Amino acid sequence: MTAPLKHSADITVDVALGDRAYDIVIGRGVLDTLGTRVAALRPGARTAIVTDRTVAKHWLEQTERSLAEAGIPTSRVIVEEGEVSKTYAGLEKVSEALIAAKIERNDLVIALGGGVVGDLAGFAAAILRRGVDFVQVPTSLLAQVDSSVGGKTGINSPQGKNLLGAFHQPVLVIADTSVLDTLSPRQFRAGYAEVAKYGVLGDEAFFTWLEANHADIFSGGAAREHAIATSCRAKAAIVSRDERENGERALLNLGHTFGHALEAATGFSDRLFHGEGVSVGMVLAAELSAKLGLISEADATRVERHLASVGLPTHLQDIAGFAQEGLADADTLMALMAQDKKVKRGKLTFILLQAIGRAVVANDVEPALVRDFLQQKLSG
Ligand SMILES: NC(=O)c1ccc[n+]([C@@H]2O[C@H](COP(=O)([O-])OP(=O)(O)OC[C@H]3O[C@@H](n4cnc5c(N)ncnc54)[C@H](O)[C@@H]3O)[C@@H](O)[C@H]2O)c1
Ligand SMILES: O=C(O)C(=O)C[C@@H](O)[C@H](O)[C@H](O)COP(=O)(O)O
Ligand SMILES: [Zn+2]
Repeated sequence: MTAPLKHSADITVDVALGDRAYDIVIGRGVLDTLGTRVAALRPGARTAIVTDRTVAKHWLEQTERSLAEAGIPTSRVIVEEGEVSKTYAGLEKVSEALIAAKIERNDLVIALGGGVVGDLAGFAAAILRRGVDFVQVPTSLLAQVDSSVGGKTGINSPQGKNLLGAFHQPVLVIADTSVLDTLSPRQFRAGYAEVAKYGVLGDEAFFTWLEANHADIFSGGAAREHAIATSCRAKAAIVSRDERENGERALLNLGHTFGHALEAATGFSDRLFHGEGVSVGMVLAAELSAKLGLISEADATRVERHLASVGLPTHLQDIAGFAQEGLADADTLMALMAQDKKVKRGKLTFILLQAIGRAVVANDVEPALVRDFLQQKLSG
């Protein structure tokens, strides 16, 4: 796999889900086609754009213009940025605003933003009048490669990540790669963890390509669109085979059993963004795999090195405030992991590695071993 030299023309990835299939349209400038695409998809529909304050500042006007030029009426709901909005309060605010805007069953909700807005607006759409369709317009790298695809929507509980939600597929995804130009470097890096995840879980060649081409992805070269399209194709393929996570979709959760517990332990705060938790969690999953003799220490180190080389946190000690505030003890982390949605009959499920590019679902890992492993990692 070599790095493309030129920005590609727009790429369309099909999410093959029968009568709920939809397109992911990827490319620089595709936001301007939103209006015509929505008009063609749902003639006569009204729309409500849900976004956050930061994204609104940069991209709301252009989004509204595209819809207005296609003759589509819009209203807007603007929430606070960050996980603080993926809450009961955030859901109430968005739901009440959609009801006040008289969004009907045949209208559309448009989620303009990162994964927080996508998950929140998608969940509000899923329950509004028992289900209104929605369009994802992802504006963070993480949302373009992961959260806008596959239909997992929801909010957090203080007890854990995404504990309330619904599977609700979008009807269209518009991923304009030029909107990433306004994303902060730290948020871009956090999203990159989910890109690397696709290589680690199922595509060794892509991981090797990322090791060689990550700089071009970060600087906005043609490798960026290639990485986004490759990630979307990987996710679309898995979701189309296992929409509701009865089997292989759990592989997309690589790094998340640990990562979600770490996000909860840091209060869903700016100490640890979701992608950063996934980065630390993926390294822990690789190290646990090595401890269990599934992969070599060298492979675990290779995963850690790549994530660290782009500036992502890879150890518990890298989490902001670890030295000052600490984190949580191993028992607390085990209790938080017990709320993971992959738990079956009270038993934890881990996504482990048999090789870079070959992840497996494991539900026979001894809790005492995991606790000792975490204890050891916490003491550095
Ligand atoms: N549904 C899924 O399948 C899925 C997959 C992965 C992650 N998630 C969820 O997604 C969330 C994380 O998403 P995220 O990392 O996008 O976080 P986010 O939505 O909080 O966005 C990150 C920050 O970047 C800002 N931002 C977004 N786009 C911007 C742009 N173009 N320019 C400037 N600023 C911009 C936002 O205002 C926010 O402050 C988590 O809650 C996670 O659980 C869901
Ligand atoms: O789409 C999926 O399936 C994923 O697991 C993707 C993850 O990156 C994402 O963070 C997802 O929201 C986690 O799902 P959850 O079921 O563990 O909440
Ligand atoms: Zn994730």
